[in-house]
Amino acid sequence: MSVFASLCSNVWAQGLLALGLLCLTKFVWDIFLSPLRGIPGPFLAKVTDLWRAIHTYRGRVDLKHLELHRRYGTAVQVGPNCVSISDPALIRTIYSTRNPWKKSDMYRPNDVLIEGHRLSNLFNSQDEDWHNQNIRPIRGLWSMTKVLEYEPLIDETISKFVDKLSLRFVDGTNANKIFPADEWIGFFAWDVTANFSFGRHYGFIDQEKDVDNLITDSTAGLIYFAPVSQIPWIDNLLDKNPIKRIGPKPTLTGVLYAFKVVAEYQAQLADKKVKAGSVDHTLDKYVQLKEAHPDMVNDQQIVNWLMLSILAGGDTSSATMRAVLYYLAKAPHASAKLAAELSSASLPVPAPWRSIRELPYLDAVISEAMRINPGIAMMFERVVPETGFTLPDGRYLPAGTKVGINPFVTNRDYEVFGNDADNFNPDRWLPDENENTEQFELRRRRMKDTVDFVFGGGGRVCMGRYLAVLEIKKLIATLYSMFDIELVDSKHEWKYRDAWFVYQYDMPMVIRRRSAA
Ligand code: HEM
Repeated sequence: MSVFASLCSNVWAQGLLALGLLCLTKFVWDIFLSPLRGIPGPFLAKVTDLWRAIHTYRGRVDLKHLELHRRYGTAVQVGPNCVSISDPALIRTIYSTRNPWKKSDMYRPNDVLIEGHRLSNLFNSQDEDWHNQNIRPIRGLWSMTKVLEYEPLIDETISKFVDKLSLRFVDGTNANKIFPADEWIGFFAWDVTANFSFGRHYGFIDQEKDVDNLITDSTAGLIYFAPVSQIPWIDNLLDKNPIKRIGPKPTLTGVLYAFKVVAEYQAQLADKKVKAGSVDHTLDKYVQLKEAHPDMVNDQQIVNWLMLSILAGGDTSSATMRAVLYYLAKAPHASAKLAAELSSASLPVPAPWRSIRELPYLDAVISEAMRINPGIAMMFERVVPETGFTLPDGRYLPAGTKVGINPFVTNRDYEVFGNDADNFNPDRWLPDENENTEQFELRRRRMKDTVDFVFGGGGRVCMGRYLAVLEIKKLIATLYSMFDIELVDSKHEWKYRDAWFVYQYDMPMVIRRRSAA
């Protein structure tokens, strides 16, 4: 009997042979026949999504995307059916409000599994009708005018934070003690989120620690989500495995916490310990909605809405605030310029929105920090609709292709931001001496439109963006009007991990009360 015949008689060998043939066919298809074969990209990325999952797991997929676009141009194949786009002009097309392109299945692992049922949320739902129906009742509550109603709650947390920093790192025998800014900015961002969401702090600032491991658990969920989102079906074998769940249960902590807080608040209302409408936090606004429209709003929906603030509000804002502190410490001239602007504004503590909203250098510093270090630094994937899509240079992407833009890449576009796009330079947001007002406005508008994409775009744009800007500007204005904040060693580099949200670590700083000029 020939070797081939004996192989064929063995079931295992037949299986292996079939698998081999299948892989070979897929390989030939991916490399030579795929409609995406005209889009350049790393060889391995053309044949397997494992390539991008591994790069994501390593934590610097943002830099990888940037490097690839600088090498290959505006469209790069990053998976057998996935294309990364870097042309800022395409943001409005891919992330449009009308006829929005559907979110891809990368978002599916963000479902939470409770008693065998998958629970989607406003952020990750791929069903646009469901999304529209569920966001409609609350969209109006997140305009700038409405989020300003949270200012007293934000002030409360800022005061608590500033008092604690003064005690622990600034005054008396604790003066010049090392201020681990990465950790404390996280405490602030999570506590302020809790305060505007349900009118009380988690207790991070008071207890000076990660209470109930909320931040640690949430980070573990994201470190799972980021790579798994690149091969979403793997989630069915891990977190959504019906036999034994494997992994850190992404989003579960937030959902359970939201359930608990809603139940407690309902009990307080029932016991008449609080009265709906007497406080201005998000949960109360949602409860009032339910009272006004019991046919439209139920408790399950309130939990679903609230968990988004819990999960989306803390890490994104802390990533941005850490970037402000770090980059200002690396650019003392910018820090001094900001301090001078704030000093001329003679701000009380905490800095009121009405006094800071028009300060140009504060705005420049925060826009620049968001640009150089967006809080979410992965591709926001969408699916090319049935019509297919022709890129501006004529290349065609068929229906069903996953496409996306990573703001880390568009934010460093040389055409929009100039040759120093990789440098932190808040002055780029101010008029240049060689340009007239009209030229400046045009340049600024283009930069702003591009950087605004850190909050996503179209119908799925970030719901909390005005609130994020409010809390970030208020904290930074307050801190830099009171203190000088520096790295212990100005040459020290932070550690950085991009896991959908960006996490920065190892930021030892000193914080000193600024003496009156
Ligand atoms: C600097 C801070 C923030 C950044 C950079 C940010 C960024 C984003 C981005 C990029 C998206 C869209 C993602 C996608 O298309 O896949 C998004 C969605 C969302 N964000 Fe934020 N976010 C921030 C703060 C917040 C805060 C403070 C809240 C709530 C209090 C929030 C709530 C949400 C919600 C609910 C969505 C889903 C919106 C929808 O699909 O309708 N975000 N955010």
